[in-house]
Amino acid sequence: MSSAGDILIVATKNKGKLREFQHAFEPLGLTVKSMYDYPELPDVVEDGETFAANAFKKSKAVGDALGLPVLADDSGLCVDALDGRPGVYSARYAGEGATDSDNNLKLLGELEGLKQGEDTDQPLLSTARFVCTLSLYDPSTGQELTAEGSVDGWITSEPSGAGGFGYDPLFYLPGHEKTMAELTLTEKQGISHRGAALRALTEKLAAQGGVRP
Ligand SMILES: O=P(O)(O)OP(=O)(O)OP(=O)(O)OC[C@H]1O[C@@H](n2cnc3c(O)ncnc32)[C@H](O)[C@@H]1O
Ligand SMILES: [Mg+2]
Repeated sequence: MSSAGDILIVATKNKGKLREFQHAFEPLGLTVKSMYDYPELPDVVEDGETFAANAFKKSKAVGDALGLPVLADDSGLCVDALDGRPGVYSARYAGEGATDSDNNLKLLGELEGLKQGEDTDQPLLSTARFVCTLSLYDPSTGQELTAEGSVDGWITSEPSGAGGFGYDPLFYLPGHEKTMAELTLTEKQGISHRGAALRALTEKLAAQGGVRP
């Protein structure tokens, strides 16, 4: 599978994800394009029950519309005390059009609600996991490659850090004594669900004889 020249199209409108894909691919000489470069394309309805289903929906819809290989990312936060929620609903946890801060407030509200009668000084509220599924779809062959990554951590009641996006300020990494939002882009890529999925995808591509998407 090869890209269109030196361009990699990523089917995302999330500027935080886009920054991370640019950070990963631009050193390889690829220019990353996103849905902001194709405003004529309609939004893809993400009604799948799994990250993999939604990632494929995005890569296939955009790949078929453009006639070019497309990479898509579906990701989210699975919180153990909430039985895995918000999961595939992470982007719209606080409702359609929710901002990152709306979603973070909703998450803290739900977890604080569960804590009644417990030690309220404890900032670590629940174990949690970020999950990312990548789907690379080539409309010329109909072939899809997928890869997954995850990272374990804790939800903290004490948000910290200005980096990253989404739930990063609430996602505490005990091994680093930092939240995901306190990491540099390079550090986040080394640890994160998205970085792990990207490394797995690169390995699959290399095994197929292509070095990059
Ligand atoms: O579908 P696209 O356009 O790619 O953008 P999106 O923001 O809607 O992305 P998803 O549908 O995959 O929803 C994932 C949500 O999970 C959260 N999330 C995913 N990866 C994250 C990360 O690295 N750090 C923090 N939050 C993340 C964040 O709230 C995202 O909006
Ligand atoms: Mg989305």
